Amino acid sequence: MTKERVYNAFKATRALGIPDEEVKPVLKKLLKVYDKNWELIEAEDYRALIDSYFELRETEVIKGEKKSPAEDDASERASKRASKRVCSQEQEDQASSTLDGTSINNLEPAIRKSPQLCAESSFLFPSRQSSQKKDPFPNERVERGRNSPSPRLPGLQYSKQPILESGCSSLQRKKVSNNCPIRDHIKNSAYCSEPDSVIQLGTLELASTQNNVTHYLASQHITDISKGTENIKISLIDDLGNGDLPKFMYMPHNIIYQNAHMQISLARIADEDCCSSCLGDCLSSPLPCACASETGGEFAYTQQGLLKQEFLRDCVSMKVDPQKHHYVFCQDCPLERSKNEEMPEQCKGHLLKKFIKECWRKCGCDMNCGNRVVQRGITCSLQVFCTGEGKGWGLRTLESLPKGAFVCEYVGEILTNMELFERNENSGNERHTYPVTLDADWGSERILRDEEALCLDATFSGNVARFINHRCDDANLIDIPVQVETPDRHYYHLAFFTTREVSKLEELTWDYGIDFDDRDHPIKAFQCCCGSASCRDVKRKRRRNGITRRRGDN
Ligand SMILES: C[S@@+](CC[C@H](N)C(=O)[O-])C[C@H]1O[C@@H](n2cnc3c(N)ncnc32)[C@H](O)[C@@H]1O
Repeated sequence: MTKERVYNAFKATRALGIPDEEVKPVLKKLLKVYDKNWELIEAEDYRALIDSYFELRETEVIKGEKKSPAEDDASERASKRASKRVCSQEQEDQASSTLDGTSINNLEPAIRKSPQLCAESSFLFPSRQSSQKKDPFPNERVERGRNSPSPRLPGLQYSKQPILESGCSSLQRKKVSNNCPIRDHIKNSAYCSEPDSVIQLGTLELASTQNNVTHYLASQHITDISKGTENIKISLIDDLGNGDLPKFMYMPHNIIYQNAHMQISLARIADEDCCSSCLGDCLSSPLPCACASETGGEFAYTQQGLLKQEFLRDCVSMKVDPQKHHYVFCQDCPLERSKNEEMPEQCKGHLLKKFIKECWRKCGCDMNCGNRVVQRGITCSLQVFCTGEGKGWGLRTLESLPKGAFVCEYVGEILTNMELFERNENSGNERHTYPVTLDADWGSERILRDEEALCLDATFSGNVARFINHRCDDANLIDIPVQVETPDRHYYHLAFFTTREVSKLEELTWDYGIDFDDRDHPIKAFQCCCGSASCRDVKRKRRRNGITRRRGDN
């Protein structure tokens, strides 16, 4: 099978006049980068492979690595043929960009950072989606297209900029990065932080001199955004070439930002909250231990490490079709109080959730115990990708997943509600991620002080879950609270499990629980592009369309 795939890849590149021996090392590298995922290599007629080949050739030319005249000939022939492919691809991109209202011309210069910031952070993340931005330097781009190095393809100019040698500091570099946002952005992030973790593939910039418009076709790839902190590498890929690189600090575990106070101590774990006399795997024991009491005396997990069907079904129905008794109401709601301390409104209610309790340090079982799923971390192969559907980056699975499988937890900074609202006030509308309120047990707790109510914010620091997009009602993931270190439900982990079988390469989505009609919510809801038949933003869309039509009528 692999032989046949290699043969087909050679066949595709041979058609462009590229000799097999030149493709071979590129293919090998790609296979490594894509974790042997042939589908990504074969996509769009081997686009990644062909782009990578030409990128390599260009780098060789820039470095001055000589080729024999025969090789140059072959390469030129191949370039000419490739230009035809790129032209037609360019047309396709133009067509699709009109369709979804997104233009690849609208990529904003990515570098807006001070040198100090650059040295500190691992990735450069914008807080808005590039698709909504205007090109601030439209004329400059055209100019640069004209001034770029001598054309190698008829009708097209390659605007190849010098490769940056070091971190982003000088004004000149900023200007260079304006020329090629994605490419220079990724290079800057690479040099600023983790040179080894960033691999750039197949970036190709084309300046069309005919219509005075520059188009960028780029693909970029980071082999592991977690920088080795997770069990498994988490790659990032931008096939579409229309995403600014996200900027945030990858963190595999929640961490206190500043004022949050969590009661985590061994002394708080009472005998009935652990299973100190267990050995090995609690799930193999004929009688469920004390740690199963939270879930009604039965463990939530199967021997295969999946959620039990009944448990999952109950969680989904409580989320999708909540009844009145599924809500808890605080006497003095921390959320309302943080919105208006003087005159807080009445609690609007918090959805009750079923908790899972995992075994932990005071338990006698071992780390492979079947009741330790979330704490063992991510085990499935995930990838951050550019959705191209008006949602920015998203998360997908690179393997098919069964129903009830643990995917990842939502990791972020642990903030008090007050800290979160202060953050929001200071950042205006520039927010990108959705903070998660740890309110699953608020109503049944004593009245929480402002400094006690907690939430997780993954805007600046977080894990891969910060890329999970929202889908109304029929999302393929559900968030379930999980107690690990403390029986105190004031702080818990929020873990994502699949609600159904999920196919390989399918986007992973989660229902954020947004009320799109709530105009008072401190975080303005986005315009939902989830595509679900039961999208809750429909009313708003209708209202918008109605208003537009009425305005048009006047
Ligand atoms: C937790 S982040 C998800 C990752 C994000 N797409 C990114 O590019 O970093 C949440 C943000 O993604 C965008 N988003 C998520 N789901 C969306 C949807 N269904 N429609 C439109 N935008 C969405 C919104 O901008 C939202 O504030």
